[in-house]
Amino acid sequence: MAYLSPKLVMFSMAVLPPVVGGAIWLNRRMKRQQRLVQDALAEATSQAADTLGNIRLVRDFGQEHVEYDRYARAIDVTYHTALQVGRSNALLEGTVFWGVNMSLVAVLAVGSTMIASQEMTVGALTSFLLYSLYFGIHTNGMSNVYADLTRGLGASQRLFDLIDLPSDPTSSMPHDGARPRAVNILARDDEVDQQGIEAVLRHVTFAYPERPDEIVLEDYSLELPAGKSVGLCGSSGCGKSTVARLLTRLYDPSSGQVFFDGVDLRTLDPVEMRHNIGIVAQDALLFDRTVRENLMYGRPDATEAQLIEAAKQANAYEFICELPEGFDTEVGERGVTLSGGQRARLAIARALLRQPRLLILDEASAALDAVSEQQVHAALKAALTLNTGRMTTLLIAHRLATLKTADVIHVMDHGRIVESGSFQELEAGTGLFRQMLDAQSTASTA
Ligand SMILES: Nc1ncnc2c1ncn2[C@@H]1O[C@H](COP(=O)(O)OP(=O)(O)OP(=O)(O)O)[C@@H](O)[C@H]1O
Repeated sequence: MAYLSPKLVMFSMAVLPPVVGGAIWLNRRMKRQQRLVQDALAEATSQAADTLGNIRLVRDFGQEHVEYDRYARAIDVTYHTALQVGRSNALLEGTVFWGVNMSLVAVLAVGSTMIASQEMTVGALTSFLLYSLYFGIHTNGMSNVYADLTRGLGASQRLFDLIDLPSDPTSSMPHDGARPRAVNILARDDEVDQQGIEAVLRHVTFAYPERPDEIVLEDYSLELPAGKSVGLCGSSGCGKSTVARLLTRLYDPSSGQVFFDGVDLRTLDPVEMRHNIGIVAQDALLFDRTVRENLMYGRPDATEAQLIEAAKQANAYEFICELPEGFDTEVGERGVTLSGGQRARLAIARALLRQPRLLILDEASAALDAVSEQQVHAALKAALTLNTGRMTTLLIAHRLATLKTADVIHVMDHGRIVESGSFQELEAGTGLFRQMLDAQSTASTA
């Protein structure tokens, strides 16, 4: 084109600076807007998942319409933000298209005067116009590609943000870290003389990453002697479950250390470490699978006899047999077809079947009625006695009677241990444990 007419090139390029400037500005705007679309979409999806996951609660409170409106509003936000991206895109394409056509008009106008003054031939102008046309078409095409690229970048920004988030403390662990002593649960052999893990928290200070200013545990030390049963109690929110989360390494302490059999938890292979732990959490989570699949989740190689034994120990065998298809009954989403007590007993059976070296029971019987609670406690007591030495147990409880089986009980208050001793010793004392016992007996007789 420059060879045909440098003068025409100058005229045809005159419109480029404002067009390029406009395109850059619009692209930046689109990137920002596309990110907002992704945010709005994520919000709407999470709202839907939250509502559907709690659909019973929604129906119990007759909030269907409220939830419907909330979701409609979230979708509306997504729609309007997407509309803005569409507008910016249209403006961008329009600007580039206008620029290309303006350039052609300028070439035609100047070219025709050049032909009149015999500076250029008709053939040369036709060639120039054809080149300009091709150039314009492909510039327009490139602007579309660039717009798509910008939208893609805006959308993937959320993904990059997620990738940049601090990772699970255990996920970066090498898979060949040191291992807890002796027994490898994957190669479990009932003849192996299993021993409970000695677990120790030493001078641990911890705050949740979401609330770094709120210290949950401060200079906290706790010892779970190998094969013993340790009780933990205290008012709600004092940090009991947090101790369990540190022992299972869901979080790492801000300072201080956690040891299994004298080895810092941070140097252990997390997968192997967790194979040695059984946990029954407050909310007994179950998969939408059969009873058998749920029980065998932590120990897929368990035999039928071991399955039945674990179910019996957790006082769950009878009700399982009464289910329409026994062990092969589907429990529904989150175990919806079972009562809270039945779910809790299945969770206990699942943990016992695993034959863990460290068993953590976090308010395991909170969901049970008085009779089932007693039955489960009796079963747990028998299971703990049966496994004496083979399993270290941490019993976290609100109901203090649960802790009678514990070898030692620690009473917590505001992230610290304020009292320790056996049930009888603490019961005879005048400290927090005695006060909590009195409060519970008053509440149960009221
Ligand atoms: N994921 C979290 N992010 C931020 N703070 C949390 C988180 N989980 C718990 N907390 C806070 O940490 C404190 C201790 O919680 P924790 O669950 O350990 O108490 P708890 O003694 O087990 O209570 P409860 O007996 O009611 O279960 C509470 O103040 C709680 O609000």
